[in-house]
Amino acid sequence: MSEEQLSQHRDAIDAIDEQIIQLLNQRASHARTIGEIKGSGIVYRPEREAQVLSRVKALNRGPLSGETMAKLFREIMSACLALERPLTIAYLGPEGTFSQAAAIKQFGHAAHTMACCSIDEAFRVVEAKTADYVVAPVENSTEGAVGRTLDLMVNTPLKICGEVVLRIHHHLLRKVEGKAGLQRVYSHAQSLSQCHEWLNKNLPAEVQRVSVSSNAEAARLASLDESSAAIAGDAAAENYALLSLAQNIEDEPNNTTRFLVLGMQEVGPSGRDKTSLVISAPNRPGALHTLVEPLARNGVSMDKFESRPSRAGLWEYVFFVDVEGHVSGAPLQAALNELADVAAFVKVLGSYPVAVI
Ligand SMILES: O=C(O)C(=O)C[C@]1(C(=O)O)C=C[C@@H](O)C=C1
Repeated sequence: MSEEQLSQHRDAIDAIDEQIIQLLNQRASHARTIGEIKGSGIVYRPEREAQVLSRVKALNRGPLSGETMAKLFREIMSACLALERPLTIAYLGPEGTFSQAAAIKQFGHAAHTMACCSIDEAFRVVEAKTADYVVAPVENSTEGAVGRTLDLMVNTPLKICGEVVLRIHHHLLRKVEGKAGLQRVYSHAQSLSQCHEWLNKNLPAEVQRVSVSSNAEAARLASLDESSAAIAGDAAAENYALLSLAQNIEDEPNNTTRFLVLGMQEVGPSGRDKTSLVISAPNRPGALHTLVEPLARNGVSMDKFESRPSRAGLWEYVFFVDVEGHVSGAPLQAALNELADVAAFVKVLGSYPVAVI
């Protein structure tokens, strides 16, 4: 390609960039006016955001992929929303955790993220209105449910407003090159077990595995001591300037974590929604069947069913159920009315759009 051709294309890009700037600012002005119309009400509308992102993917004809286009629009909406009112999102810190990555995936880079020292604390700051939303892990494809998040949802006044699905890549990180002199590996217990086959094959048995409160905390500890390594993701590696001795060491190649977004808000229907419920059965034979039956009879599809020991009594259980559809829809309304008669306890944790990106 000649220099002349190159500069023709660059001139074209400059002209397009001018149009993009104008169009983005037109879009932002509309968002700001929408913010004025909302007044002091809730500015974040996850159902609308899901519709915008789905539409962007459907309209896209390439060469950029639908996923890439949706990610760009996520950031555009994040910046537009910040003009209405900047949001603060609580997550299990310190900086660089997968929870923070999930918060940014859902709210974009214009939102402020607030690191909390536990999932409990992250719920508390939103309940106390010090932050607007909490993003908390709820299940991992390899390790299953995150019990603490499930337990907190039983009593919190917060509602689920959204879900974030994040591919989890773990790396072995260290301050210095090579494995010589390595005495211990820090990570969160879930990450240690997500990588345990790799660890068995690739590290001597005498290297201790130490579980700590988060992967980012593991990276912080590894950054202080050359005889330690950490298992953590890209953000933690970058934050603590660690070298990656081995990449993508998770045993399960599709290792994915699902996070929930919770806030003081009930979300309207987006057209493609999920509803999460927590139900408990009276302690007698066949009770479980009586819980599932009203859902099946009303044609409500169940995505997930997870049992957890109830805090109330020994050998009593609560069931976390995800179903398709919005709580305002007729099938779910009918099923919930029937469930109220047979269940010992039913709580709608929230209806929210199915993750688009
Ligand atoms: O439609 C709205 O309610 C807006 O505030 C605009 C907008 C957007 O940028 O498209 C921004 C934030 C909301 O969460 C949803 C959408």
